[in-house]
Amino acid sequence: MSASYLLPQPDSVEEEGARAYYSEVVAALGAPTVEVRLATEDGKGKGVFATKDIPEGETVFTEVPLVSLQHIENRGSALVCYRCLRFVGTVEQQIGHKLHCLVEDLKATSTHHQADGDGGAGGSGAAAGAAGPSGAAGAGGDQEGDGESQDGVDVDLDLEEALKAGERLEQVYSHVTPERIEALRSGSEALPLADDFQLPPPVPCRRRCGEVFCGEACEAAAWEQFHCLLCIGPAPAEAAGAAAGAAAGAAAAAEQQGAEAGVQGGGEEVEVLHGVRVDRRSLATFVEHAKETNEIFILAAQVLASTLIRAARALESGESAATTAAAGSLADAGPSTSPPSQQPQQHTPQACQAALQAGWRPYVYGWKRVWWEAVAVPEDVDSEEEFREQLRALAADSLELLTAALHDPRFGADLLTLEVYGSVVGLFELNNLGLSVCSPVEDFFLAVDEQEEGPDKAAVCKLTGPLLDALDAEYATPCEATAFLALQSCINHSCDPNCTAACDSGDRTATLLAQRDIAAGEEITLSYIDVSLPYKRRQAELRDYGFVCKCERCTADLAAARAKKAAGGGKAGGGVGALRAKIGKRR
Ligand SMILES: C[S@@+](CC[C@H](N)C(=O)[O-])C[C@H]1O[C@@H](n2cnc3c(N)ncnc32)[C@H](O)[C@@H]1O
Repeated sequence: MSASYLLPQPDSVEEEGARAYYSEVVAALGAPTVEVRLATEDGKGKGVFATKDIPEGETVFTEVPLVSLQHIENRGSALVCYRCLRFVGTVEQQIGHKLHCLVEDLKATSTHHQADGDGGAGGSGAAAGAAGPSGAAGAGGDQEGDGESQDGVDVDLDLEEALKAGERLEQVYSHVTPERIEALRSGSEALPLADDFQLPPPVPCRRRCGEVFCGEACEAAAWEQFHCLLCIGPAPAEAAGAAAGAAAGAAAAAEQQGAEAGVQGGGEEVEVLHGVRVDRRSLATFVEHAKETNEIFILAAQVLASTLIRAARALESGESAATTAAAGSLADAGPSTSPPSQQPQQHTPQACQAALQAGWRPYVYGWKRVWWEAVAVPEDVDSEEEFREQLRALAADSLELLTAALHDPRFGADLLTLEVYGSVVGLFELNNLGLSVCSPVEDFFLAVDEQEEGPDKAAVCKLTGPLLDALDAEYATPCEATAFLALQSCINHSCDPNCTAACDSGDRTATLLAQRDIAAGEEITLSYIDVSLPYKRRQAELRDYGFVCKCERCTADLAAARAKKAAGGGKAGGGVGALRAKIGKRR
C-alpha cells in the first residue's frame, strides 16, 4: 500500500497546495493569459481558462514537457536527442540511419518467417517479432515460433508479410547499395544542398549506453534529471576499481541512509548515486522488458528516478514541499552546483516524507487512475476482469524489475509501489500529448524539388533521386514522441476545440495556439482525438480517456442521431482510440 500523500483522490486534493502549484507553473511559463481552475462548472475536474481576450492565431503559452520519450518504433526513422528530441548529425546521416534501419527491419521481417517455418507447425509473428527499426528488441505481443496457429491463417498472413518485406528490400537495393548506406551513415558521402540544413552533432551518453544528445548541456541535464539512475551503460572501470574498497562500507551505509557513495566493484555493476543503489544489469533487463511490452514503463521510470533525485536533493538541502521550486524549474534543473554529500546522514522519517513530497510535487496534482483501471477495454476482449488483471500483472512484473535495479531505503517503500507505478502509467494514459517534429530529411528533399529546373537540378537529382526512391514514404516520417506537460495536461477536451498544440522543431517545446478568438473567462480546450470522426467513433476513442464527451457538438450530434434512429436509421462506430492528443506540426 502506498503512502496516500502521494496519491490524493481528486476530491481530497489539498486546494491551497494545488492552487499555489499551478500559479507557479503559469508564472514560470510567463503565461498570464491563462489560469488553472481546480473545478470546472460542468464536473470535468480541473480546467484551464483564459484570463484575457486571446485573438485567433495568438500563442496562448509555450511549455517544456516534464518528461518525453521518442516512440521506440520511431527510432529508426529519426535520430534525435534523447532529452529534447532535436534532430542531430547531418542530413546524410539521417538518410543513412533511415535506410539502415529500414533494411534491418525488412531483413528481420523477411527472414523471420523462414525461421519460424523451419519449426514446422508454423509460428506466428513475422511482423510482431521483427526487431524495432533501431535494432531494439521486438515489440511483439505474439509468442513467435510457438506453433499455436491451428488454422494456418497466421502463417499465411506472416508469409504474405515476409514476401512483401522481401520485395521491398529488393526495391531498396535496386536504388541504393549497402556500401552507399554505410557511406551516408558514416558521413563519408556528402550530398549537395545538405549544408543548408545544419544540425547539432550527436553527443553520446557519457556511459556510451547508446543514447545520443544534441550537446553536452542536454547530456548533462538528462544525466542530472534522471539518466544517472536509468542509464544501462556500465560505470567506467577506473571508477569501479577506485571505489571498490571504499564503496563496500560506504554503499552499505548508503543502504541505510541513502547517501551518495560511489561505485561498488566486483563484477556486478552496482553504484550508489544520490543515495539510490543502482544495479545496471537489472536496469538493462527492465528496459528490455519495457521495450517488449510497453515503452511507457520507461517514461514511468523517468518520473520515479527524477522524483528520487529531487527528493534526495531536498533532503540534502533540508527543503520541504512548501519551499520547493515550481515544477517546470525543477524538471529542467541543470547540473547541480553543489557536490552531493559523500557522508551518510541520519534523516528522520518525517524529513524523508517531506523530501519525497517535494520531489513528487510535479506529479501529485496530475489527473490519474491506475493504468489497468484507466484504459478502455478493447472490443475484442471477452473478459474485462482478466484483461485488467493481465495489465496489472504486467505492471507488477515491470515494477519488480525496476525495484531490482533501483533500491532506495529512504523513499522506496512509499514511492516504488505498484499503486504509484500504475498511477504514473495511468497518468500518461489520460494526459499525454503526442509530439510530432518534422524531419530535416523531408525539408531537404523538398528543397531539392523546389530548385529551378535545369542542368543543376538534374545533377542534384541524379544523386538524390535514388535515395528518395529507396526511402519512398519514409523520407517524410517525422520524430514521434509522447510527453507529459504540467499545464497542458490540465486542458479539457472538446470536439470543437478553441486551441491546437504545435511542436517546435528547434526544441521540445509544445505551443498552444488559439484557433479562433477566445474571450476572457472562456475555457481553453484541445481535441484529444481526430475531430473529423463521426460522433460514435469520437466517443469510442474518448473511452481511452475515461469519459463521455458532452461538449456542444456531441450534444447536438447525439440529438441528431436519436432523431435519425427514431426515424429508422443509424449505425454504430467502433474501435479503440490510440493514446494520442493533438499532433502538432512545426510552426
Ligand atoms: C488531460 S485531463 C484534463 C484535466 C482534468 N480535468 C484534470 O482535472 O486534471 C483529462 C481528463 O479530464 C476529464 N475531461 C477532459 N475533457 C472532458 C470532457 N469534454 N468531458 C468530460 N470530462 C473531460 C476526463 O476525466 C479526462 O480523463
